[in-house]
Amino acid sequence: MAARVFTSRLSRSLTSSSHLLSRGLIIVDKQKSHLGRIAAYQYSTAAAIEEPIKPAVNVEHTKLFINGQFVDAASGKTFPTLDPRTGEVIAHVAEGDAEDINRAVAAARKAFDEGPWPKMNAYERSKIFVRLADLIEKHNDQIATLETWDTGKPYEQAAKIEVPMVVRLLRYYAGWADKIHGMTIPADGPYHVQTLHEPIGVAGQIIPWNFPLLMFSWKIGPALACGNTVVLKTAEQTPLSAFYVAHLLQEAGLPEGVLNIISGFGPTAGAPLCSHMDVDKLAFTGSTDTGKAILSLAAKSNLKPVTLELGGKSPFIVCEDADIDTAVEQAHFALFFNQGQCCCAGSRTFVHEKVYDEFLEKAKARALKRTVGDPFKSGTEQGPQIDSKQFDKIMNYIRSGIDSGATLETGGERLGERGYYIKPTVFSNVKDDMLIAQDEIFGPVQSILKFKDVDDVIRRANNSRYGLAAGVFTQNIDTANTLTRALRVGTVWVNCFDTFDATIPFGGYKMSGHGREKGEYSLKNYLQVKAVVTPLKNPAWL
Ligand SMILES: NC(=O)c1ccc[n+]([C@@H]2O[C@H](COP(=O)([O-])OP(=O)(O)OC[C@H]3O[C@@H](n4cnc5c(N)ncnc54)[C@H](O)[C@@H]3O)[C@@H](O)[C@H]2O)c1
Repeated sequence: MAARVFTSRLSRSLTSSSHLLSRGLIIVDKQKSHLGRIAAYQYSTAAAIEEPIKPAVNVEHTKLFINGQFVDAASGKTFPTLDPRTGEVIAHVAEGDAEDINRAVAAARKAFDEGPWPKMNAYERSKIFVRLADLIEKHNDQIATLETWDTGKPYEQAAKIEVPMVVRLLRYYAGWADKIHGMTIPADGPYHVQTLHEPIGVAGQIIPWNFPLLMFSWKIGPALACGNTVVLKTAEQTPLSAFYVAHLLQEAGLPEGVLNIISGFGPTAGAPLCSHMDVDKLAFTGSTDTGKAILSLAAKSNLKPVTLELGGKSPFIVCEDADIDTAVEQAHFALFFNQGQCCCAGSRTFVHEKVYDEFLEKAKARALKRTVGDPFKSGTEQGPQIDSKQFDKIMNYIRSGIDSGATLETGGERLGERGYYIKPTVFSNVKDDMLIAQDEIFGPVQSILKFKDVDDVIRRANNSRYGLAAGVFTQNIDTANTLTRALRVGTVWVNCFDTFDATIPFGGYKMSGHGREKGEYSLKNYLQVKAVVTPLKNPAWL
C-alpha cells in the first residue's frame, strides 16, 4: 500500500509539475558542440536560479544527544552545516569526536546492561515507538523543512513522502517488538531444546546524507525493536533532522541512554565508533570504500558483526515489448529522483536496439522538461547537489563521459551561478567500459546503452562489481521471469522502480553490501540466537 502510494505520488509529481520551459525561466537553443558530440537541444547558460526562499523553521537543536541530554562536544568544537542552494552556513553544530563517542557508548552500555530497555515488556517498547511516530507525524512540516534546507531535496518530496515513510516505518517496527521469539527444537535424545532471540547489545550506526531521516529510521527501527541500545552518527552534511527528532524522544518516553546521536566527521567520530570495544554491532550506509574501512575497523577491534548498505550501478532494462512511455518516465524517475543521489539509482539504462531511437528521443525530451530550482518552490523536481565535493565529482564524470566518446544529448553543465545545481544530463552511445557506465556517479546523469537480446543484457547487467537493484520493463512474463532470476541484485523491480515499503527487504549482492534492511529480514541483524539445552527426566514425549 505504502509502496504504491510512494510510487504513484512521485510519478504524479513528476508528470504534473510545471517545468522551467513552460515558466519561461530558461531559453532553449539548438546548438552543436565544437566537439560535434552534443547532438541536441540544451539548456541555455543564461538559466539562473532565483533568490533562495527563506525556510519557515528555526534551527534549535545543534548539540550532541547523549544520555537523554543535549550537550556540547567535549572539545567544545563545532562545525558548519551548509545550505546546498548557496553554500552558506545554516547553523554550527557540535563536532563530536572519540571522547563523545566514549560518553555515548557508556550511556548506551548502561541503558542496555542496567537500564530498562531490554528488560522492558516488548509491548511497552512498542508503545514508545507508536508515540514517537505520532510525534514525528505531528512535526512533519518542521522536520521536512529542516531536511530540505540541509540536503537541497524538494520540500514536497520530504514532506509528502520521506517523513511519512519514517512514521510508517516506526509503526511497522512497533508491530514487531512483541513478535520476536525463538523456537522449541526436537533434538535427538531426552532434551528440551529452545532458542532465545536476544538483543545483541550496543549498536553503532552510521548514516549518509542522501536520505538523512529515512536512513535514521531504517537503522534505529529494527535495533530498538529488538531491545538493543544505539549510538548513531549522522552524516556531517546533514545533522539537523535527527537532532530535531532527538527532542521528541523524551516526550515519547524513550529512557535515557537508549538512543544517542552524535554529529561529526567520519575519521574522528565514525571510526572511533567502529573501533570501540564496547560496541557489539555496526550498521552502515554509504560508499563502498568507507564500507571496506568500517569492516576492517570492526575486524581489528572486537570482530563485531557489520551490516553494510553500499553503492550501486543498477541496470534499468527496457525490452523491445515494453510500454515505452511508461519506461521512459520510470527510467527518468529511477535516475533523477533525489538529484540522482540514490544508492539504487537506475544508472545504466539498457534499451533494446529495436526501440532505442524512440526511447532516446523521449528520454531526452523528458530530461529537458525537468524542473530544476529552489527545492522549497512548489513543483520543483530537482534541487542542488549536496555539496561542492559531490558537485565536482559529478562534473568530472560528465567530462569523462564526453572525453570517452559518449554522446552528450542534453545538460552537462552547472545551472546558475551559485549553489550546486546541475542540469539534467543524458548521455547516449554509452559503452560498458566507460567510467560513466561503471562508477557510481551519484548525480543527475543518465547513461543510455543499447542491447541486442536478453542473453546480451543479462551478461552486461551482471558485469558490475555492484549488485544492489535492477528495473525490468517488459510485457512478457517469461522474459520478466528469466531476468528476475538471472540478475545478481538484491531487488528487482518489474515494470516499476523505487517501490519502497517498510515490509520489503533491501540490500545488496556483491560489493553493494551485506545483510538486509527493512522487513522481517532486518531483525536478524540485531538478534543473537542462544540455544538452551535442558535434560528431560522421564518425558512423556520428545
Ligand atoms: N549507498 C548510499 O546510500 C550512499 C550514500 C551516500 C554516499 N554514497 C556514495 O558515497 C560517495 C561519497 O559520499 P560520502 O563521502 O559522503 O560517503 P561516505 O561513505 O564517506 O560517508 C557516509 C558516512 O560514513 C561516515 N564515514 C566516512 N568515513 C568514515 C570512516 N573512516 N569511519 C567511519 N565512518 C566514516 C561519514 O561521516 C558519513 O556519516 C558518494 O558519491 C556516493 O557514491 C552512497
